[in-house]
Amino acid sequence: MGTIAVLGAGKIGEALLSGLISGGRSPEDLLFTERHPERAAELEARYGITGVTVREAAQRADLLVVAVKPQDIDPVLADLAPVLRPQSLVVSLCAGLPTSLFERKLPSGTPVVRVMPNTPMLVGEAMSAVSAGKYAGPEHVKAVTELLSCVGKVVEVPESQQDAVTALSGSGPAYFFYLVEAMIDAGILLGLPRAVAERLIVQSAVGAAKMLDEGESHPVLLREAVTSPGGTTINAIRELEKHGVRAALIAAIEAARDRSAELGRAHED
Ligand SMILES: NC(=O)C1=CN([C@@H]2O[C@H](COP(=O)(O)OP(=O)(O)OC[C@H]3O[C@@H](n4cnc5c(N)ncnc54)[C@H](OP(=O)(O)O)[C@@H]3O)[C@@H](O)[C@H]2O)C=CC1
Ligand SMILES: O=C(O)[C@@H]1CCC=N1
Repeated sequence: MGTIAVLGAGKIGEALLSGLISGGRSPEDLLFTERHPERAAELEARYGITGVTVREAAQRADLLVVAVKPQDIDPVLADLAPVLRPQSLVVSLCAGLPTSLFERKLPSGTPVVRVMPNTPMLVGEAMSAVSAGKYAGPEHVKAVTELLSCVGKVVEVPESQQDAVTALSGSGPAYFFYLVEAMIDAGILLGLPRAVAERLIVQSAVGAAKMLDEGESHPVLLREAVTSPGGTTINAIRELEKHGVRAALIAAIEAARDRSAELGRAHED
């Protein structure tokens, strides 16, 4: 894949640019568009990449990554449609937006791949799920998969599963950060200095994530191994069950899925 342009270099757009550079891609092969000049200058200084207009991005890039908020998509597609080259591949990171929206607004036959990544892209540990649009072939999915493999793991899913993926892994890091935040608060309640509580919890999260990633044991068995008979952990688990934490997580993820579907419906014709 030659030149890549990120349209909308906010949090996830910057995570992708930064991850690609850390993964060895030359800043000269990366372009971005941003609507605030001061934000563009900041990114140029930080990464040595070039801020351009949508027209220039369309002329120079082989792959265009759309990373604006779903609510901001209409003007971006209106700017892109008249200048997009036929051979360009469009990749959408936008939650909820179906590939059919891009196919309807961009020149007929434009290959579109929908991707749901997540912010651990910044540290090369993204989880991305890709789905091909109507005009995207296996070669397009392969190109996007190769690109995203530089910044983490990639799976291909049917597009009908993308709202669920968005709720699970797209938003997923936020749930873990929220849990860590709450556990640090508990440490403070128990009288630990904040720095100590942070260190204890972050390292516990890193260790638990590594054990899960090794994949040799199911999460239930890993949790049971911590839960000694008549010990401390079971008292905590009883409180989690009493407060409905499992049901709350399931309901939270279902609500995120519903919001993703709603964002898509807002762009139906
Ligand atoms: N954050 C995340 O963890 C994830 C986000 N996503 C998806 O990525 C997309 C971006 O999300 P996120 O990065 O969080 O949002 P941000 O608001 O941080 O980033 C969007 C960026 O696009 C800019 N922008 C808006 N319109 C234009 C335009 N016409 N031309 C150029 N730039 C423009 C915004 O500028 P301004 O500041 O002026 O609004 C902003 O910098 C969303 O669709 C989201 O669903 C997907 C997976 C994970
Ligand atoms: O909150 C959001 O809408 C985006 C999509 C997934 C993660 N962040």
